[in-house]
Amino acid sequence: MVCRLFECLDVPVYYADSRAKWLTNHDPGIREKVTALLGPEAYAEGFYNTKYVASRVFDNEPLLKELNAIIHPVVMRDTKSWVAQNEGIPYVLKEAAIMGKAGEANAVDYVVVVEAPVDLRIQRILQRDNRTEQEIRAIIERQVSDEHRREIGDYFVQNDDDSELIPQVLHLHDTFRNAGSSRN
Ligand SMILES: CC(C)(COP(=O)(O)OP(=O)(O)OC[C@H]1O[C@@H](n2cnc3c(N)ncnc32)[C@H](O)[C@@H]1O)[C@@H](O)C(=O)NCCC(=O)NCCS
Ligand SMILES: Nc1ncnc2c1ncn2[C@@H]1O[C@H](COP(=O)(O)OP(=O)(O)OP(=O)(O)O)[C@@H](O)[C@H]1O
Repeated sequence: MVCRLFECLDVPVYYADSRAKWLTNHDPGIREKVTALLGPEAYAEGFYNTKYVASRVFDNEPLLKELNAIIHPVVMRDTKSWVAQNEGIPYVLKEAAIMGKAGEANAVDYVVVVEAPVDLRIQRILQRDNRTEQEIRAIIERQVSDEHRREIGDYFVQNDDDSELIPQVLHLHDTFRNAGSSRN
């Protein structure tokens, strides 16, 4: 949601989740390794079978780690070439579910953490996705904690029901535009 607001300001956004899915379908190296890890059902009818893969990995930490180790290096390379394609633009954004501190193996200058209370997040996902509360909680469990996000974030956006999003986005837009021009 926050990234869509930045897009309204003409800021290019790399959506890691959806791009990772595209690469998982189209990169032959990933396809081979994911099939070896999860079996041919991972590509039922020729396409990445996210329902099946989610049912295997979201409650199995070691397996999710192995899947990440196949997909993430390719996403990192792909992000790098996308950034190069956007050269000359003051700044770009990468939207990702999993992220480390800026500069730690991720090539970002700053990390923006979007925060919302966990119960509200669950309500929103129940409305958006065809998932049970138990499945949603399993996904959250496999991600880093809110405390960890607080530690790695350079900027924070409150996306609860009380805070207005647009002013927060405009403020960050100003900050990043200025940071970009001082670097160039
Ligand atoms: C497991 C998969 C098949 C599930 O697909 P599905 O369409 O059902 O769910 P979706 O992608 O929308 O993810 C659901 C939620 O889990 C989060 N999530 C996705 N991948 C991961 C992960 N590796 N670790 C923790 N959370 C994740 C998403 O941000 C989202 O909040 C898919 O997410 C996947 O292939 N993930 C592994 C690759 C990955 O890490 N992608 C994230 C960006 S690099
Ligand atoms: N401020 C808001 N007010 C109302 N609904 C919101 C708000 N922010 C997000 N939502 C809704 O909550 C759902 C989740 O939001 P969003 O897709 O931005 O989160 P996300 O963290 O990227 O989710 P995921 O990683 O699971 O894809 C969406 O359906 C979105 O429309």
